[in-house]
Amino acid sequence: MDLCHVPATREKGWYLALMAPNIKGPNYAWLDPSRLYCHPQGLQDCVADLLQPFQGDPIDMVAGIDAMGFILGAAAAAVLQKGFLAIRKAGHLCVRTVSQPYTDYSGREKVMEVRTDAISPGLRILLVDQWVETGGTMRAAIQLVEQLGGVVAGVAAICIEGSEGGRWIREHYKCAHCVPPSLQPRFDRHQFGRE
Ligand SMILES: O=P(O)(O)OC[C@H]1O[C@H](OP(=O)(O)OP(=O)(O)O)[C@H](O)[C@@H]1O
Ligand SMILES: Nc1ncnc2[nH]cnc12
Repeated sequence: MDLCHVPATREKGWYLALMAPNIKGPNYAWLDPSRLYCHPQGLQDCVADLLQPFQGDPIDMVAGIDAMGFILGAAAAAVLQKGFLAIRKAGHLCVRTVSQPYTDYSGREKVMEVRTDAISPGLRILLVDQWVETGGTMRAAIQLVEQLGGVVAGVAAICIEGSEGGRWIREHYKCAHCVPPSLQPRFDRHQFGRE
């Protein structure tokens, strides 16, 4: 889809067609949604869809997950007029941190960390990432927030796959995503394309 094209009717998830499949092999995610960030209306509608279920909910802060979750998370924070907390892959934060090991879709062991001085007990946090595949990354972020006494007010990602980890997150937290129900099975099978 052209980056200037805006469909006449903008149904939930119309902008998913802006994503591009992986051409670089198994060390990469199977789909790259970053192109939809380049589309002004696509980005705006995506963020609106991610925030829609949380309208009226008490949210004190938005936290985004390194790296592509920073973009959606910061955009959501700006809409909500809240602050934004970066949850980072280990090795970047030069301040006191707590860390959490995890394994993601690649099967590689990684470590996530967050500064210790931003989350006060009871602070209600909306966690935002680009994608939930195995759920390993999002679960690590949830553990970090809860370890610091924060409350996960919700989890938002373009797609929350129907993996065991994705289902666990949906069962335990209020969630938002951008995939219409009719397309979810295809995303769960990693079949790209709207037809
Ligand atoms: O549910 P999981 O299996 O844990 O996978 C989800 C994570 O993988 C992707 O990030 P990735 O580390 O590929 O990198 P990026 O955000 O830096 O592009 C995605 O943005 C999530 O953070
Ligand atoms: N951005 C992404 N797209 C598709 N699958 C993913 N798995 C993890 N990140 C992903």
